[in-house]
Amino acid sequence: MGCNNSKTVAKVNDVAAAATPAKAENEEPVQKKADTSKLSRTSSFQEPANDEFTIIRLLLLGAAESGKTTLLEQIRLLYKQNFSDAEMFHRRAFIYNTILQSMRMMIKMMDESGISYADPKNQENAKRIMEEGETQYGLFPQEYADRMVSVWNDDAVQKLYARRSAFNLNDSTKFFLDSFDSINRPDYQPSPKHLIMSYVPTIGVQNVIFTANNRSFQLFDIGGQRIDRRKWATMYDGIDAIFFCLAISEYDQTMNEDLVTNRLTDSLNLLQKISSEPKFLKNSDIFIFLNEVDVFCEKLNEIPLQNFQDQYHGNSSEEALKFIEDMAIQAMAGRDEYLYSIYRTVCIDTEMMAGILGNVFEEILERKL
Ligand SMILES: Nc1nc2c(ncn2[C@@H]2O[C@H](COP(=O)(O)OP(=O)(O)OP(=O)(O)O)[C@@H](O)[C@H]2O)c(=O)[nH]1
Ligand SMILES: [Mg+2]
Repeated sequence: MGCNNSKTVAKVNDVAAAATPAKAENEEPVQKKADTSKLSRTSSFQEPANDEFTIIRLLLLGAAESGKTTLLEQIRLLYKQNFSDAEMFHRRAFIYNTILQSMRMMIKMMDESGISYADPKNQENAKRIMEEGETQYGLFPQEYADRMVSVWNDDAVQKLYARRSAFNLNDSTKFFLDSFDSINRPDYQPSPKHLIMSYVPTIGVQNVIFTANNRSFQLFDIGGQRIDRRKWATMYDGIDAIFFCLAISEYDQTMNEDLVTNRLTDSLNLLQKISSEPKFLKNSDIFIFLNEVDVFCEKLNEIPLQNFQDQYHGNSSEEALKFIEDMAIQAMAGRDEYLYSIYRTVCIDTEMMAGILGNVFEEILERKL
């Protein structure tokens, strides 16, 4: 998948083809197809081929906001692990807060850019919004809501939003603000798409059990913020495969934790650490999801990759994607090439993920045979 079709809502079969990872024309796919007959494995992968009662345990790793929980939620949707009413209720509160955070960020961007609002009364509206408080976990009072809608619809704000990749504004901003009126209602029920679009940092561990290709899987999702990474090692035993998410669009961003470390560098260091972890080095497959390809491709036009990676001299988004892929491959130096696969993903795209996940689960099961 390149940039051009990353936003295309393709049919699942087409997507499965697009999902064949990292394949530029006339090039070998990055994904290394395992000739499993030659492999000698000592992990649970060696269990009898037809052991339908064994649960295949997968661990989701990656930095904060890399798309881990989004991937887990796609699996829940696609493999029919329904969300409970209680989960929906809690997520609703986070959605209100996400909307406020996006709004506040837009107002700050307007202030920092020194751009005037198209409608001067929105200057006052913006000021009032900033004074109202930093969080909002419930319905917005009507007057407050009207101010938000007025600022969002201001022509100058919309123009600035079109250049959002230069400001690292969350992609869900437009998604939620465009439907703000239907969200800011007592009877609002988030839809599956709303769950996928919202970000709720994971604290601790959550897991989902599901069936794919007639086999049971259990997927563990852990928080990726630095403070949570200390707990990762407690989850390493009995894991059959790692799903590693890496938000490639973050090449220009620094970590919230220290505001210094480049996020791409941090993610690649993490990948290197996981790849060389003794418990995973010899037998565990790592499926790497180079995620947020949509944001990455959009951002390249605003913020050149070479500003942050001086080794990069390419001119196209395909070259940029290939460059990042090579960095991921380098991070796995020393690992058997049959023990990892790289996919380019847009985790918020359910149809695309249906194709990719179908391939991944098939690959896992093939290797078990
Ligand atoms: N545009 C775009 N947004 C994405 C993509 N993948 C995830 N997101 C959004 O990015 C945010 C990532 O959130 P999560 O999946 O919860 O991140 P996480 O890795 O679980 O983060 P922690 O729990 O803090 O470790 C959410 O708002 C998603 O909607 C993608 O491919 N493209
Ligand atoms: Mg999470």
